[in-house]
Amino acid sequence: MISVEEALAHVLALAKPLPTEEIPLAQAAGRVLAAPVVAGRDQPPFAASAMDGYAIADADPQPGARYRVIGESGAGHGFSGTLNPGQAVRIFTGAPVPSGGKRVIIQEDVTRTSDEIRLDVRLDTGLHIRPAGADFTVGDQLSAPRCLRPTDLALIAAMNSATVTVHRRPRVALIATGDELVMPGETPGPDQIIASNTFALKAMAESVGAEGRMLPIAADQEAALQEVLHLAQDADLIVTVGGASVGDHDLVGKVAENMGLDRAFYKVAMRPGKPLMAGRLGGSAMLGLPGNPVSSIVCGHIFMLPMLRAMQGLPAQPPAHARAELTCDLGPNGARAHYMRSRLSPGTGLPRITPFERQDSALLTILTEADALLLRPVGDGPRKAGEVVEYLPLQPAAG
Ligand SMILES: Nc1nc2c(c(=O)[nH]1)N[C@H]1C(S)=C(S)[C@@H](COP(=O)(O)OP(=O)(O)OC[C@H]3O[C@@H](n4cnc5c(N)ncnc54)[C@H](O)[C@@H]3O)O[C@H]1N2
Ligand code: MOO
Repeated sequence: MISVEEALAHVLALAKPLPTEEIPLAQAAGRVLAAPVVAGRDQPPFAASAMDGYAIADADPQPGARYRVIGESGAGHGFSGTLNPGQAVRIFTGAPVPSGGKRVIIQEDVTRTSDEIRLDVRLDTGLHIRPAGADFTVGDQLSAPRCLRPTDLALIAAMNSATVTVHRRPRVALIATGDELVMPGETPGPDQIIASNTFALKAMAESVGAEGRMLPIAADQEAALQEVLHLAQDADLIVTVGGASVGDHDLVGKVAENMGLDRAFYKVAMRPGKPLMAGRLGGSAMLGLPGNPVSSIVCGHIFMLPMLRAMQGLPAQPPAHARAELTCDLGPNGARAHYMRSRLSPGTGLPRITPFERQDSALLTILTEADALLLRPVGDGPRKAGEVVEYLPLQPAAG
């Protein structure tokens, strides 16, 4: 058995960044930028009014002063002349400030009569002019790698890029194995259950930008498993679920090895998830997850998601841990790192964390209630309520 850290180093070594492609900006949310975006213009490209009002050539006008209105500057069509002392230009938000303009007086502070304005006695203090390039200037960059958020897309659009260069989405093939499994909606036989794990794993993969494809369930026969693994040949990552342990029907390692699997490791000192394997099968990375629902999903968080991020060019790094205050005493931990399904609650400084009583790796109901995995390192001693511990955040629990 190897440690979680060693296993992570192996799986991340299997996850090389995928080739890049150029895609339309409107389809780029959640994709990982592979090349920096460079601003081709200044924003704003001219000094622009921040308010509706009147531009004047005076930065510090006398309260009550009068000006003659000589023209208008609107967004998209500015005023081409020059402002001189004693003159004003009617101006609107986003419009270019005319040459000579020093300040915009908001229209609420002005009384207009025909083509003359009179300033109020009390004026607000702002100049209300956004200098050219206040947001960004030619050559400014949005650097890569970066997972593109909605706001990033607006910035890239403002920089005048219609496309972006991103890493290709990883193709993930998900294979459930076991004679006992049928798909949801089918009628299970008396000894059968419903395949569930791959639904979570597909959604998790897609949540970090991958394309998930669920392959047919593979029965516990070498030929059946081999056939389904063949269907996965074009995947960047093959994720099998089940058949990873030592039972007579646990065939995944054997069949994959017969097909040429270059196995990086088998068995990790962790709970849940001990019978985990990984390696390279043809052009694909392969992750063989244990079948117990919680084991496979926990391993998905710890190993699959970092692999998929690294394949998209993000830094190859383990999932980030956070810290919380324990609400109860815990006994000593054993020889495997324990990822305890837990619930977070607000604390005064750090959040508080409470592990569930029942930690069986078959209990999906508990995992759906959990929003954190409390991390008990190998050989960790007993812990007292109030101590600070590390955890891995999961998605917020429902409700
Ligand atoms: N003698 C030993 N037995 C077991 C060991 C061991 O070290 N020695 N390890 C145990 C641990 S820990 C785990 S985890 C499981 C993992 O075994 P497998 O990966 O071979 O998984 P299966 O036996 O195929 O299935 C285990 C369990 O999960 C259910 N399952 C499988 N796939 C799915 C799916 N897609 N959706 C829902 N449920 C699934 C399956 O029916 C079994 O109940 O081995 C222990 N045994
Ligand atoms: O490792 Mo198993 O995943 O403990 O149930």
